[in-house]
Formats: sequence, C-alpha cells, structure tokens
Amino acid sequence: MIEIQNVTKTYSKNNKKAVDNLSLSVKGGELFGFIGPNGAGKTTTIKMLTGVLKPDEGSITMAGHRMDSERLEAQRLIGFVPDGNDLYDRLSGMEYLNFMADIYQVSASRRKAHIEKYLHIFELEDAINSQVRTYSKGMKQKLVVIGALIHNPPIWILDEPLGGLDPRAAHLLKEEMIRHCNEGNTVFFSTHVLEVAEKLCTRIGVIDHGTLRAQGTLEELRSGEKSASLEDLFLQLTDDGGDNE
Ligand SMILES: Nc1ncnc2c1ncn2[C@@H]1O[C@H](COP(=O)(O)OP(=O)(O)OP(=O)(O)O)[C@@H](O)[C@H]1O
Repeated sequence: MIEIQNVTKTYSKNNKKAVDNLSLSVKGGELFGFIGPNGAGKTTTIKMLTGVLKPDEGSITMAGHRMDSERLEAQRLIGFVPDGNDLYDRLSGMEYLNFMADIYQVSASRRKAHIEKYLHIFELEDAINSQVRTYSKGMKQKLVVIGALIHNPPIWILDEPLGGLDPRAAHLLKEEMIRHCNEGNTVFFSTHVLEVAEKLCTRIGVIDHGTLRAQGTLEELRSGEKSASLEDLFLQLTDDGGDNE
C-alpha cells in the first residue's frame, strides 16, 4: 500500500540531508513501526508520505497513487495524525470534528457513528462541546485522532500518536491500530517507545541520520541474536558515536 523509492530530502536552511535515499514498502495488513533517535528523519519522512513536504528525489505512492502526480487521490487514502497538536482553539471539539468531516465529505450517518464510537472509547463526551483551548494535551491528541480517521481511510500515518495519551487511551488506540490492520489496512507510525514497537508491530524500520539502518520483523532484525531485545538492537544499530557523516 505504501511504496517509498529512493527518497531524499535536504532542508535548504542547513543544507543537510534529513532523509537520504530511503526505500521502504509497507503492505496491506501490516502495522509498521518507524523508530530512530531524535533528529533521525522520522517526521521528515512522514511529512513526505502525507504530501506535506516534497522529496527532492525519489517517489512515493499510496495504493498505486503517486504523491507527486496524483496528490489528492493519494491523500484521500490517508488518515494523518501529526506530531504536536495545534488545533483551532476557538472551535469546540464537535465543530472541529464536523469541519474535518466536511472536508472529507463524510455522510451524516457515517460521521455520527464514527464520532459516537470514538467519543465513547476516548471518554470525551463531556468535553466535546467545549472550546478546544480548554482541552488538556491528551484530550487534544484524542480529538486529532478522531478527526484524522473520520473518513475511514485505509492507510493510517501516525507521528508519535501515543504521546500525551493516558494509559487507557493509549491502550485503546493500540487496539484500534491492530484492528485496522487485521482488516487488511495499513498503519505506519513513529514512536520512541520501543516496548510499543516490539509488542505491536508486524515490521519495524530503524532510521538514523536520515538513513534506513534496518527493517524487518523483530526476528529478522535479531538475525541470529535470538534473545536480543529491540532496545539492544536499537542501541547497536544507532551507535555511531553520535555522528556518522
Ligand atoms: N524545518 C526544518 N528546517 C531545517 N532542518 C530541519 C527542519 N525540520 C527538521 N530538520 C532537521 O532534519 C533532521 C531530521 O529531523 P526530523 O524532525 O525528521 O527528525 P525526527 O526523527 O522526527 O526527530 P524527533 O524524534 O526528535 O522528533 C534533523 O537534523 C532536523 O534538525
């Protein structure tokens, strides 16, 4: 469903390759975890996957739609939860969700069912008519997740989706991610929480200094070191004394 081929991105500000010749493919039914140290290139990759940033080189396709020549078709297939949640503070939660549903032309019955289900799951019913500026960080994150998935997209792209969520909400979102993949869809998410990646993912990619260091199932990443934890592997794969350039 997601194909990334030889993608490179340099920010003109510092003339440094944030992502360097990245190739990856994530199929339907896969829950793909993208891990790497601070500044490794995860958010830059996710911004390119969602069409927010254009790669300098390489190509990205979503279920066969190229992000460069068929951007809108590709973007309609994606539910995107960005890192951080600067929302429309003056809207109420419900106004925000209706705004998202309007953008994606979601039918009244579909939006009602989706909103009711997730408000209940995330225990947000009581706050939904209050202005977003009164929400806690975790409540905003929940609202962003509900809005991002309102059009029932097959591909979920989530940048640090569990940040700020309390343990119950994080658990419920993880269950939703698994359910979505079990239905044949795709989830690509970044995380710093290695235990989450270890438990949840069907495959994992490790990026460091913009370069993909390894990808595969946990067993494949272990390659012989049967007892190695993901933390051990992460430390080995990203241990270059802090600079590899
Ligand atoms: N807007 C920008 N302008 C210039 N450089 C940037 C910009 N955004 C990111 N970078 C640089 O690109 C590199 C990759 O950053 P990116 O945000 O993709 O990393 P990350 O893996 O998401 O990090 P973190 O885990 O800390 O969120 C870093 O060196 C960062 O300083």
